[in-house]
Amino acid sequence: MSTVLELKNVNKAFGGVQAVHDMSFVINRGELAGLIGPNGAGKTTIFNLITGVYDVTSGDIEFKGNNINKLKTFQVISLGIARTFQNLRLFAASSVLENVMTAAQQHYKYNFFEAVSHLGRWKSKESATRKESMELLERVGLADRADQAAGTLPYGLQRRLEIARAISLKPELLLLDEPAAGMNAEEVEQLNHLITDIHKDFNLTILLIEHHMDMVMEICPHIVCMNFGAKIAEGTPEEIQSHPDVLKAYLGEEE
Ligand SMILES: Nc1ncnc2c1ncn2[C@@H]1O[C@H](COP(=O)(O)OP(=O)(O)OP(=O)(O)O)[C@@H](O)[C@H]1O
Repeated sequence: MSTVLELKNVNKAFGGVQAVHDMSFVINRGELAGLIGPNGAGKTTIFNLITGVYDVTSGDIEFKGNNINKLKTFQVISLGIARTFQNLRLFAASSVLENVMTAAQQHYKYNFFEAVSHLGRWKSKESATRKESMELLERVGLADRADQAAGTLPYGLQRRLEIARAISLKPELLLLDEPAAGMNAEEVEQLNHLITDIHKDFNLTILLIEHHMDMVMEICPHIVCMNFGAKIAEGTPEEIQSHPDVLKAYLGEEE
């Protein structure tokens, strides 16, 4: 089993707030792993550190054995890491298809003249991207909405589109930040199927942040639980569910 992502004693402080404290974990190739913890535990900060939005205060983040501490977001993406966001970041006025194509096109190289004239490589790449993007929309069940403005999709489908956009970047590692946020039980169930399907079909390694505990327990065989920036437990759903520190952390949240 080869390591895709490794955090080694990672710390991140925002002024006096220690958002991430001495965090270490390993995600192996092909895993579908969960990152859980109460509100403010530091989960999204971990994603922001991995994707170069923030620099670590100390510690190391490695992707396939290479240190990515100092990389900018676009460099992290080009290495094969894509993410979705807690707050949707779609182009609301653009069509569903255009949203996916815009992301997919980041892969392609053409010169200024070709881009302006829409000739040469631009033209052939554009039609290839359109075809690939439509296939992807079919895969995630959005093909019949291809021409609709993204902002007019029901919320659950907008989240689906965000996942399609991330996959269009052809990542090896996909980071999903609360993909089920705001969904009803039926939508969560459908999302469960989508995530397990794309995990398999696109040979992805996935790290998933989610507050829907039943979802994480059902689809993630490996779970890291954090609280106040630090890892408090790691293991299988059974181990996590019965871990005293996890129970205490979530009980505290309900008080
Ligand atoms: N840019 C920032 N500047 C200052 N503090 C920040 C910043 N980003 C996050 N924090 C703080 O770091 C801590 C961890 O926040 P983070 O958003 O990572 O938690 P989370 O586990 O993702 O929470 P939630 O589940 O509510 O989304 C919080 O105390 C938060 O206020």
